[in-house]
Amino acid sequence: GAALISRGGSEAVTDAVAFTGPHQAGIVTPAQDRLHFVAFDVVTKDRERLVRTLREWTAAAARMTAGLDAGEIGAVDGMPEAPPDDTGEAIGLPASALTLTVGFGPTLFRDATGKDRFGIAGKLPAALEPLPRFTGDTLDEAISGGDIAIQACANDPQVAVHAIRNLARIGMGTVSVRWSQLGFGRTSSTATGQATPRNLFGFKDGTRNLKAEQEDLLREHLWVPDGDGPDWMTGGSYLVTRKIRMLIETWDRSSLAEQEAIVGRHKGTGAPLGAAGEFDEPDLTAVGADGTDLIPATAHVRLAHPDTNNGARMLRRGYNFVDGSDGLGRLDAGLFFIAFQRDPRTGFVPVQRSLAASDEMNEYVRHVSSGLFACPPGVTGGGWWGDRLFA
Ligand SMILES: C=CC1=C(C)c2cc3[nH]c(cc4nc(cc5[nH]c(cc1n2)c(C)c5CCC(=O)O)C(CCC(=O)O)=C4C)c(C)c3C=C
Ligand SMILES: [Fe+2]
Repeated sequence: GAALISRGGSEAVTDAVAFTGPHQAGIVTPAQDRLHFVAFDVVTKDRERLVRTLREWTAAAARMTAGLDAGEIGAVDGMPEAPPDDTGEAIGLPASALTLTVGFGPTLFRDATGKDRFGIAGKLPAALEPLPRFTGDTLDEAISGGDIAIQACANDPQVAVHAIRNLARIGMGTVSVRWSQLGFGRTSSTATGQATPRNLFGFKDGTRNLKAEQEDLLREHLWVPDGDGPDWMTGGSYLVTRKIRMLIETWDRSSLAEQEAIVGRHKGTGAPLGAAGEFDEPDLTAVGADGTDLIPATAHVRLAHPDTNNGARMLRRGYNFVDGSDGLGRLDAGLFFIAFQRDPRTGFVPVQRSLAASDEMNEYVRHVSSGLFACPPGVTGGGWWGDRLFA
């Protein structure tokens, strides 16, 4: 094909993540520093129009992840009378490891009355069954759910925002933005080469995450295998989002020992209580001199541990957020939790049930939004987002 000149003006795009492949980028891709996550409602009833938008999105996503303008003409080279096919704020910026990951929500398949919206209800995966209500949930419906989600991750916030903005622009009339969330400071490492980052409680987060290099575990817990539901999801993964407000000021008044008992790990090193190294295995059976569990029964890492949850594992890929302050003198801050898994019914759900029931951390967090999306496999050879779903 023709040589493509990147927005940075050079042909050598060194920090681009491949858009095509057997799996979507943005899942095991080493977690970038910034997030812009958007959930859309589909506002058209016209299947062909939706398909057209998905095709246009795919073309724009392939271009933007390569460090190019969203459209072929670009931000400033079109007719003066027409709106440009790129919005321009990423001119001069490199690809910045941008990944765009698409997922389809249960409401895309059937509306609230059960009606098949686009002739795809027969392809609804059983694993996309709506999440149950969990004890303590304080969800806001206006910032939950959605028919289609797109996760934009990049090492430059402007690049992530540019991508979502252009996709929303292209989708006008087909979709409308239901909610979106900005995030910073990835709270999980997803590759063994990445240092473990910290969440806003000040603890290392992602130590025992699934990692890109653990191929056997990824096959078992992350990717949908052949025969595990409708064909169109083979090689895909299910995405759960939870916006979790953290009561930062309350947390900051609790003692270091209390914080460590709540998490079940040391704050400095990240080592499990009773161990010395960050990557030492947590010993759930260890007892102290006084006969009590070193890792308390209510500790987060005990309740989230696979041994407590029938082997449940997931790939966490969340981001911190601060949405300013709440008007009551508190930071409106927390964790935008993101997890990918083969099946939420054996991944997120049992773990969240354990946490909701007994996690001491619940005193310091509130779940305010929830999302569930089926992320198809990667685009290959001239394909487009949803091609197998709408085939
Ligand atoms: C239902 C899934 C989970 C939610 C929701 C969740 C919220 C949440 N977690 C932290 C901080 C930490 N979590 C850690 C480990 C951990 N958390 C989950 C799941 C959920 N967390 C899992 C599966 C694990 C790994 C368990 C294991 O296999 O040992 C840790 C320890 C470091 C690590 O291993 O990543 C921290 C710290 C917060 C602050 C939070 C909500 C705001
Ligand atoms: Fe956690």
